[in-house]
Amino acid sequence: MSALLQVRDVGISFGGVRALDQVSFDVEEASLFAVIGPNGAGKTTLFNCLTAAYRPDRGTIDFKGGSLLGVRRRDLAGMGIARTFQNLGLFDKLDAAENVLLGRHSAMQCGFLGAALQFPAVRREEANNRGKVAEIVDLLGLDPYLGTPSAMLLYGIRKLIELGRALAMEPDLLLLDEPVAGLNREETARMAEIIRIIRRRFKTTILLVEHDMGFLMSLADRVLVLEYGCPIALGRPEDVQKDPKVIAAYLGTEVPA
Ligand SMILES: Nc1ncnc2c1ncn2[C@@H]1O[C@H](COP(=O)(O)OP(=O)(O)OP(=O)(O)O)[C@@H](O)[C@H]1O
Repeated sequence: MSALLQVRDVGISFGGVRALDQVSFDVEEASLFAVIGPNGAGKTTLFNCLTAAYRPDRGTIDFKGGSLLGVRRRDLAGMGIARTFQNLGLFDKLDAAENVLLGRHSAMQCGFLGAALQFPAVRREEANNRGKVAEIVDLLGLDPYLGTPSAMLLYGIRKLIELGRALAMEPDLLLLDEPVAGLNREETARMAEIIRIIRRRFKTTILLVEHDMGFLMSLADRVLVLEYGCPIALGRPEDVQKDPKVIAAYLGTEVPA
């Protein structure tokens, strides 16, 4: 059986800078795949290629057997791909549940007219949406913050709401852009636990891009390490962590266990 996501020989340059070069990997269904690397390694560029923000100069990206190249960003959710943003994209005046509900829109079957006319199918869909939002709010521990505009919440809580909004789309592939950037130790541990719960409950395939190697050691099934846009290691976290090239890429800084 072919992988859910297949990336082959992807390359992209900006002026003279080769941001990605011959990047290839597979993401198997229900697995967690992590892409890591030091600053400037090309992680964000790869994320942008996967989310139709950039079009690679070379190579192919296939999802569920079809090409992702040329797909419009707004069509990704409908195809089963949801993402989070490094700079949070929440609606500040809305609370946690309202922001999560926005993620349901791409999953809704009934159109605007149906909603206006209150067809029974629409009422059923609304009830279904409310149930799904409640489940996600509960799973992420967001109940205490209901009713508070998200702008007034701590950064760590806002990151959880953003994760909730992506989850509400019930994606086949969840793309997480540096999920623990800016979080303290306690919040990072909580995020790791929540990602474990999401995998157990929804069997979601996850690809995450992350700078913090320690965070993903116990989470990822496979890890790709980039340096200056090139893959330097690909494999199980415990093997990749010991790879001399990877240790050198992190500039002699100790690779956290
Ligand atoms: N739009 C762009 N225009 C010009 N150069 C770019 C652009 N996007 C990325 N680059 C260059 O591509 C290289 C890879 O950058 P990228 O942001 O993907 O790295 P990164 O691994 O995400 O780094 P960080 O951990 O600092 O976020 C860098 O040299 C960067 O300057």
